[in-house]
Amino acid sequence: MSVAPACRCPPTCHNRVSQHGPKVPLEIFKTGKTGWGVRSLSFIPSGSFVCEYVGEVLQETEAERTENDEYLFDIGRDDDDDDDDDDDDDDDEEKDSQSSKSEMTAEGLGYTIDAAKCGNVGRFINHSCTPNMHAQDVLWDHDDKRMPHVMLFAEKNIRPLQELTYDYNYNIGNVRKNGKVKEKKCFCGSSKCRLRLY
Ligand SMILES: C[S@@+](CC[C@H](N)C(=O)[O-])C[C@H]1O[C@@H](n2cnc3c(N)ncnc32)[C@H](O)[C@@H]1O
Repeated sequence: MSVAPACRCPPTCHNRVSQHGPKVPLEIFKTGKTGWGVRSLSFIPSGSFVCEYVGEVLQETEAERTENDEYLFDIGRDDDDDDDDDDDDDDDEEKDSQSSKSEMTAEGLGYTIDAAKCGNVGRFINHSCTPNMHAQDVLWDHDDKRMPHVMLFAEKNIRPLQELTYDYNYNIGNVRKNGKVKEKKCFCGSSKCRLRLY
């Protein structure tokens, strides 16, 4: 996770790669089997920031009650923090934040971004089992690890007009609605397709 809420560098700092919105010209288009999708009109070099997944931030329990669950994105569940903080105070803060994070997940107090009613182009990006982008948690305007921004970055060089995708990473067999396990077929078309979205 990128964590720099206390950074005093100016807004023009070149390290602020995802805070100023998308720079790539994106187009929403009708795909064959997966509804609307997104592609870029220009070449995207590997590692570039593409766009944010924007929506309403809901508590997990609220999100479970939404009618339309097509645009939900669970946030703050990653435990792959690799920040190397050697300051003692920062270490204490880190531990507090980590324990509140695991309590939150255990008690269903996590957060979810819901892009059904309001969002941006990110809501139209489809899943692929061999994606060309990945989602990265980013903190820049606050330091609450339970509700990071979700930023999408190119995983490889992406040709113009190639569909943009990321791995939704659903826990197959564990997506439920009203207690019932839900199933959805995956139509990503990859030779490594896992066949189910969830
Ligand atoms: C965030 S929306 C993506 C945009 C969507 N295609 C649309 O038309 O609005 C997620 C939904 O798109 C569909 N979808 C995305 N990727 C898919 C895939 N690989 N296979 C089947 N359906 C997919 C599913 O219905 C999923 O719940």
